This record gives sequence, structure tokens and C-alpha cells, in this order.
Amino acid sequence: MAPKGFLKTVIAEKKKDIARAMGHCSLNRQRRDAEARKPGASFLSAMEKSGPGRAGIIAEIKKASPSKGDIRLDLDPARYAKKYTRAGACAISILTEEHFFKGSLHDLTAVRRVTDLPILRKDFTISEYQIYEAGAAGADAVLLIVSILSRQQLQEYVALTREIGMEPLVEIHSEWELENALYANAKIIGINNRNLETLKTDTTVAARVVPFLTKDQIPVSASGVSGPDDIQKGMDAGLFNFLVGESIVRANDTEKFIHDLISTGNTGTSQRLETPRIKVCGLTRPHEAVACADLGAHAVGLVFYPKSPRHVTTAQAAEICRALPGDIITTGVFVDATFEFIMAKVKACNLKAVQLHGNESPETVLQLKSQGLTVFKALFAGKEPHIDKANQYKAASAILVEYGKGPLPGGNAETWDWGTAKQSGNGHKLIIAGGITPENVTGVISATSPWAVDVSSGVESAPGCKDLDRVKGLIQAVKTSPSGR
Ligand SMILES: O=P(O)(O)OC[C@@H](O)[C@@H](O)c1c[nH]c2ccccc12
Repeated sequence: MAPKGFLKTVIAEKKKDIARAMGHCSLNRQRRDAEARKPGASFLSAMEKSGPGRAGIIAEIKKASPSKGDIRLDLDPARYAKKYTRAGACAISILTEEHFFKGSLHDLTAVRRVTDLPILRKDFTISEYQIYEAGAAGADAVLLIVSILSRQQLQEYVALTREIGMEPLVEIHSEWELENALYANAKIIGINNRNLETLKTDTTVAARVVPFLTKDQIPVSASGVSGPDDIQKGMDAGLFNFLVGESIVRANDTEKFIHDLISTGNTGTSQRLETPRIKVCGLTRPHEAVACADLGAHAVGLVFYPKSPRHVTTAQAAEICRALPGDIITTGVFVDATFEFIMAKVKACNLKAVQLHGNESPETVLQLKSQGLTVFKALFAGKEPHIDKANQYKAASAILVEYGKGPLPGGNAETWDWGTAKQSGNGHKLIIAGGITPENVTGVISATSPWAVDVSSGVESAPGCKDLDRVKGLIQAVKTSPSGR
């Protein structure tokens, strides 16, 4: 898809910048200089060092931005880089884009002289020329933004960056861009909380996208981090590296500010998220939904299927979504609804995900994903569409499996031989559903090693009314389960 909004504008300028730069210094010369670069500090190792009890801060040199205008135009990059180094930042990011961020490649060369920390060249990379240019200037990493590159280009640029001895930070803004990152074999995934087309920032994006990364991808939460609270929230969600620009540049005491960010992570309370995620489905009341989120649920399901006893109206669903914190994956559940019907509910309620519980085609899954939505496709062990069709639904964010014999498309409280799902769904992120209760969930997890569990009737006092003690019991059981993964 062609970039829109700010991205379109910045890329038009970028093309001219590259043509101009090539006039001064040929591609061959940049390549030679890049290939002759001495290996510097490893950006990848710096990211790998962070973890529970240890937040990694990539501190950014950012003089201005298109959304905030001038931030600190007189910022001396070398002086700031020294402060960042002293304060314990794990890497330095330098915006070299000239027109909107008022940076330059000179900023990077100036910083290279005063620090041994790995340096990320932050720019809108659309040509191999810029990758060589970054290497020649002394960078250890470059930014590759998924939404402005074709699948092929991304793959080539990742490989090229590594050939020169650098590592790319591959940036996404929604879960559906992850597929290209995976295809390109990206290791470090920047999850930008800011939408680069609209420049709107939502600091809950990274926490929502991070569960979808593979185990060997390292997430970096980027943009909008304004203080220790954001670091704590990120760490609770399994994010341990943070790219921070504006708030560091604006801080009165730069070193103290960075220090405070890092030490937030030192409490050691956050653990890597290895237990399955929890989706509580069939909510009808805002206060119950909020309570589920407070208790530690990751996703909630709102049923838009009129025949279900847990069916909600658009107004009810919108109210529930408004009440929930932004890092909750609000999921609309649909049965053979049209694309238009689904999108109308997505817009009205600001849903983050959709669950397709009927005979929806793989194309429908793709169509919804390309809207930036997370898509869960339900398949069944006891009826069609059968779980053995999982391979046709590779585009789905995860496959929800249940047995499927009861009168309703979900929430029939039927238990089944969950272990059968594991074999047929091999290689997919599986959400196990159907008859799960606080009492049996540990067994379900050990039988299926699921990516997530989905509960509805097992934590209810009546259809649509959640028994919060049971929700609590279930979440506790999941969080203390040997994950089996
Ligand atoms: O200043 P902030 O909100 O802390 O954001 C820093 C960084 O994430 C942001 O500069 C950024 C992230 N991805 C980008 C891509 C291009 C330009 C800039 C960016």
C-alpha cells in the first residue's frame, strides 16, 4: 500500500535528498567506505542485555519533529551524547532527517567521535544508498520502516545491513506488519506507538502488539514514553527496551531523567511473559470488563452475534471499550458477518481485534488484517471449518480452537479433548476455548501449550454476567501454571 499522510510527504523529500547526496558522493564510494568500517559496539547485544529488572534506554538526539515542531534546535549532539553515555543509556538514536526533524548526518559523525555506545541512524530508509551512508558515517544500526518498503526491499535491506556489520531496527505500527518483518528475518522489532501517517501517538500500541512477536524477536517500544510510569507499564507487558526522544531532550536534568527511567526497571517485579494470554469473552457490562482488565486479562470479547445470549448492542460495546485501558485487546466476535458490518462495529467501538466464528474465508481474514486489525479465526475440532484447515488461515493473528458441537457458536460450556488441537494446529498461535474453568485450566495448558486461553461460561454466574471471583481464580491459575511452552 502506498504511504499516505506525513509518510508520503517525507518520502518525496527523501528522494530528492538522496539524489543530491549521490551527486556529492557516489554509491560506490559510500559502499567502499561502509565496507571498510571498523566493527563497533553491537546494537543487537545491547538490546539482548535488557530484560526483567533491567530496562534498556535508547536515548535519541531529536531537535525537532513534525508533530511537535522545534524541540531543542540548539541541541549540541556531541554534548548530549556524552550525557546519554554517562547516564547509562544502552544505545543512541540520531535522527538524521533534515526537513522535518532538523537533523543531519553530521550529527551522527559528531556523536561517533565521543561515544562507544551503539548508534542507530534514524531516518526514512528507502534506498541502499542510505544504508551504506550510515555505515560510512559510523552507525551500528539503521531504521527500516516496514510500511514504506516492499516485502522484497525489506528483506534485501535487512540482509545488506548485516553484510556491512550493522543490525536493522525494523519498525512496525500494527501487528499485521509483523509478517513482513518475520519474512525479512528481522530480530529487533521497533513497535512505534506513533502512527507515522497521522502522527497520532497511542502509548498502548506496543503492549498490545508485543504478544504477537516470536520468541527470538526483541521488541523495542518507541515513541511517547514520557517517564518512569510508561517504562513500568511496558515492562509489565514484556517490553524491556525503550526508544525515547522528546522527553529526554526536554528534561532539565538529562542524566537524572535517563537514570530514573533505567532504575524504574530495576525493581525486578516484571517477568517475561511466558504464561498464556487470557481472553475473557462475552462481556456485557463495563464494570465487569474493567475488573477483568484490572485482574490481568489481556483481551476481552464482545459478541456481535444476535442469537447469542451474550450479544451486545453497538452502544453497549462502545461503552465497554471506552471504559477499558488502551492496552486491552478489545475483540469483536462475529459469525458470518459482512466486511462492512464488521468495519462499522470496529469504527464505532474502536475495536482492536475481530474474531471470526463462522465460515469466513481466508481472504476475509486478509482483508481485515490489512485494515491494521488483529484477526482471530475460530476453527473447530468437532465440525467445519475444521482445525485441520489451519494452514489455510496462516494470515490469522491466532487460531481459536473449540469443539463446536453445542447449540451456540461459542460459550457452550462443553469440555473436549483439548490435546487434539495441539497436533492439528501445530505451528500456529492457538487460543484454546470451550469449557475452560478455573479448575481445569492448568490441565488445558499442559495438554496444549497454547498461546492464549479463552473463557466465557466457565467464569460466569449467568450468561453475560461474569463472576469476578472465578475470573480471579482463573487468571491466578494461568499465571502460576507451568507454561508448557
Ligand atoms: O520523541 P519520542 O515520542 O520519544 O519518540 C522517539 C522515537 O520513537 C521517534 O522519534 C520515532 C520512532 N520511529 C520513528 C521513525 C521516524 C522518525 C521518528 C521516529
